[in-house]
Amino acid sequence: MARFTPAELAAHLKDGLLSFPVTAFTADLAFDEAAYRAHVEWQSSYDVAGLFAAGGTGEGFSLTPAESAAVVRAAVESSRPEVPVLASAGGATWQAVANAEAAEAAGAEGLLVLPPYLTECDQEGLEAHVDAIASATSLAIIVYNRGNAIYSAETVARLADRHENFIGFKDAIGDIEHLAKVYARNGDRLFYLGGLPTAETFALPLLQMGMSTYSSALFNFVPEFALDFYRDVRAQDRAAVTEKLTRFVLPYLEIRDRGRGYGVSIVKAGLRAVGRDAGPVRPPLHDLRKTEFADLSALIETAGVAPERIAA
Ligand SMILES: O=C([O-])C(=O)C[C@H](O)[C@@H](O)C(=O)[O-]
Repeated sequence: MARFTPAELAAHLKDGLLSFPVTAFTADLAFDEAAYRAHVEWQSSYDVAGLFAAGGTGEGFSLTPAESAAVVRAAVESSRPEVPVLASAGGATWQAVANAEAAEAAGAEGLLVLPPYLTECDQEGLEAHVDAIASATSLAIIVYNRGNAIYSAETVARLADRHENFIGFKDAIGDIEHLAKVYARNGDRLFYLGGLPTAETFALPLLQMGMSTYSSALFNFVPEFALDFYRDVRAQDRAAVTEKLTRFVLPYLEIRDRGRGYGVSIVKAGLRAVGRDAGPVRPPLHDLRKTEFADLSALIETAGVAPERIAA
């Protein structure tokens, strides 16, 4: 039974920083539950508003349904009670419904609806997909506008009318015209969450588009820096945001962009660099090469962003 009603969860999430914990793996790529629990415990010891288990940065796309359920349960049990855990619902509609049921049973507070795999889909199909998931759970749901799942302003409005538990719109596309339409049509009925790769890069301009928060992958390994960054964004302190972009985020992007899929690999490399190893990534991703890891470690050092405490 969720502790937050959907409206309470939206109010809680919309004004704080959000993050997606990586999923720890052993050297032979099995789920490393002990390391994952320690990571979530550490992450939730900070002032973060919510943690999304088995999401994109959590390599949800490479987990079996049983592993995804185990990851969500471990996150719920390891997170500080004040920090709600949301799960992901992905793949085929029936798979996503099964994820939703497992997440509810595991004690998650909400769900992020990931794009369906592989196929193209139009508005009618997307609407039916979200209808099925929202009707199958009492958990709050957030749709993820990304890949093949691009929700029009009208689709979002119809879903919001029908489902009280539909609370949020997360975007990883960055189409300003589209975002303007979604926000103008749906306003405060939903909250809006930035989810572009390394979301800090876009956070200040997107605040003006109604996106009061974003999911920070950086929070995984530089939590104090990520929280300071969010505070500067919300204060609309352009000079402070620019300074942090210049000192760390933009040089970090230069390393991230050396490989496809490095949005996740570089976060695990960052954890290794700060002394909190969460193991390798699973295929189809691969880990950073030695020189890339060395460059990232040097950047963390020179930018002065390593976490001050590495235990929960
Ligand atoms: O599941 C996901 O797509 C994410 O993990 C989003 C990331 O947190 C993204 O916003 C980022 O890289 O900052």
